[in-house]
Formats: sequence, structure tokens, C-alpha cells
Amino acid sequence: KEKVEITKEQQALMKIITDAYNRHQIPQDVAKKLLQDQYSAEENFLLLTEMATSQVQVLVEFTKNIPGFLSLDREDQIALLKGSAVEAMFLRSAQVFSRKMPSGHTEVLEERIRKSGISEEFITPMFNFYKSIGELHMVQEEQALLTTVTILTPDRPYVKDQQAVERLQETMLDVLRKLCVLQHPQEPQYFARLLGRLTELRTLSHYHTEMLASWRMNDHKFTPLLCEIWDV
Ligand SMILES: COc1ccc(-c2nc3ccccc3n2[C@H](C(=O)Nc2c(C)cccc2C)C2CCCCC2)c(OC)c1
Repeated sequence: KEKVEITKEQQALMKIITDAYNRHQIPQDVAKKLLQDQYSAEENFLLLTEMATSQVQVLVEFTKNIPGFLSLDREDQIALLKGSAVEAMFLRSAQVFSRKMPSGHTEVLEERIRKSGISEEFITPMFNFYKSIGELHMVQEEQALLTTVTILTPDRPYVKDQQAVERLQETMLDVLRKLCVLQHPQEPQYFARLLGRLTELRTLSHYHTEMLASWRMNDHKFTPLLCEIWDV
């Protein structure tokens, strides 16, 4: 049985990533807001665009703490951010949805999201993804590393030096693999399951433009930053 051991450097890397991930959380907690009041489709859309806009700003700050990210070609840094922003948003939403909440709160939150204004056809794939993330019971280090692995996807559009991104991603994948073995010794397939969620995440993210266009209201307004990131 191969002895899995996280090296000192990998330990340090994990701490940097996890601290940055926890530091760069969205200021106001949208789940609390949603549990307090029922909002109209218009108010929910505005809340969504505000959350997504601040999430992109948070993502930029977070990537500055990924060792090696700032050494990448500057245009490649932008391509990675643009290519991963929607996936990072759904990953963050899944983690917010899967958080331990007082009994009954998750059901209220789910109901509020179902009635938020999003069109029916996207609700099932979205909650299937949220629940499949929840079932993994990821520790915060795994959540932080999974987001980092998502950002460091070499085959995003317009990335020029894919090898440089691949090298960074492999470094993160090696730490994540070891962490999964150590955190979930009973489940040798855990790491593979975790990576399988990234495929589900990419599929879900393909819908996001339609999700927004079909939001039950007229005249969808976006911030300039979202127009850049969301191709709307
Ligand atoms: C593109 O279509 C989407 C994307 C995300 C959600 C979403 N799933 C959530 C799960 C838990 C909590 C809130 C959740 N959100 C929204 C949210 O803000 N996500 C969020 C963002 C955007 C950034 C950072 C962090 C988060 C959580 C609420 C926005 C206001 C209406 C209700 C959904 C969504 O729900 C219909 C549709």
C-alpha cells in the first residue's frame, strides 16, 4: 500500500491557497438575505448580478495568491479568469448551498432559489450539481484547491502558453490527490469523483447565458464587468 505523504512545500502551498480562499469570501452572505425575505424576479436578478460582479472581483484577488499565477503571461492570466469565472461562481454557489444550516433552512433556501426567476428547465441540472457537490462533504482545503484547479484549466479559449498553465495545474492536482487520500481513506475513488464534478460544472456553465436570458422578467441589465465576463 503506497504511503501518501504531503511534503512541507505542499503543506505551505495548501495553507496559502486555503487562507486566500477563506479571506476572499463575498462580503454580505446571500444565503442569509434569501432566508430573510422573498424577493421578486427583478430583485433576485439584481442580487444575482451584484453577487456575480463581486465574485469576479474576489476571484481576481484570489488568483494573485496562487503561487506562479502572476508569472504567467498577462493575457493568459486574463483568459484563465474569463474562462473560469462562471464555473467558479457555480462552485461557490454549490458550496454555499451545501453549507450546514439549521434544520429546515436548506429547504427554504432551495424553495427561494427555485422561485427566484430562473426558468424551470435549468433548476434540475443546477440542483443536481449542488447536491452532488454537497454529497462530497469537502473540507475547506479541498474546496480551495478545487477552485484553484478549475481556474488553472489549460484549454480555456485564447490561452497561448498552455504548458505553463498545465504545469501549475498539475502541481495543484498532486496536492489535491494526496489530500483526498488522507481525508477520505475509506474512499479510494474520492479524488476521481471530485474531478468528475468538474465535468458536471463545465456542462452546467454552458447553460448560464440562456439561464440569464430566460430569467422571468424583461430588460435584463448587466454591469460592464459582467458584460465582459458573461458574454451578454
Ligand atoms: C447564473 O445563474 C445562477 C447562478 C447562481 C445561482 C445561485 N445558486 C445559489 C445557491 C445558494 C445560494 C445562492 C445561489 N445563487 C445566486 C447567487 O447569488 N449565487 C452566488 C453568486 C452569483 C456569486 C457568489 C456567490 C453566490 C452564492 C442567488 C442570486 C439571487 C437569487 C437566488 C440565487 C442561481 O440561482 C438561481 C442562478
